[in-house]
Amino acid sequence: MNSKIDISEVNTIDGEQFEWMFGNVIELCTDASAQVYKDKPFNDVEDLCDKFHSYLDGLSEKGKVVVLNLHPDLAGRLSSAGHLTKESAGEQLSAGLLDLTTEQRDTIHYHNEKYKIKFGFPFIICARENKVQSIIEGLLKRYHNTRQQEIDTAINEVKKICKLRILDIVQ
Ligand SMILES: NC(=O)N[C@H]1NC(=O)NC1=O
Repeated sequence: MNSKIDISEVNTIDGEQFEWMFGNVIELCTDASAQVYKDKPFNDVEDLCDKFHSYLDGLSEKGKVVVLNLHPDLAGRLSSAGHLTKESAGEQLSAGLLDLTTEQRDTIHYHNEKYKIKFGFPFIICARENKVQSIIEGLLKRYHNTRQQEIDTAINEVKKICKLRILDIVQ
């Protein structure tokens, strides 16, 4: 396991190193690390998480939808092809999504496609806080939300994913 760094080290690294380290705490969203780097120094790891969360809160609705669309489908094509980011692959593995029955895979795929047609972005949930069953339940239940509720809920899940990814890097 990689050793974690502490916040004083985070405060000394340059922008390029910061981006290398935190460029994927929000999936594929390197703009977040570029913007958050400008907020240094950070008081502690909570403060660093808050800055990434504030970045998300500060996006326009369109910007939030762009961020949501950077996320891979759960148990989707990228996963089958082994093309997930290493963070996403670890998260999907921990939820049991890389070891589904054919029925579970078909269910997730079918409802995720329906969800994407309704909302225009993939269903997003913090996989590390869930298992296959709760993910399927969430997918079915959240489909009935309004688009605004779903943007808010999905961004909240991105915040949880982001925080756990930061806590993997910083002690
Ligand atoms: N679609 C989706 O929720 N993807 C994400 N969830 C998670 O925990 N990691 C991801 O990449």
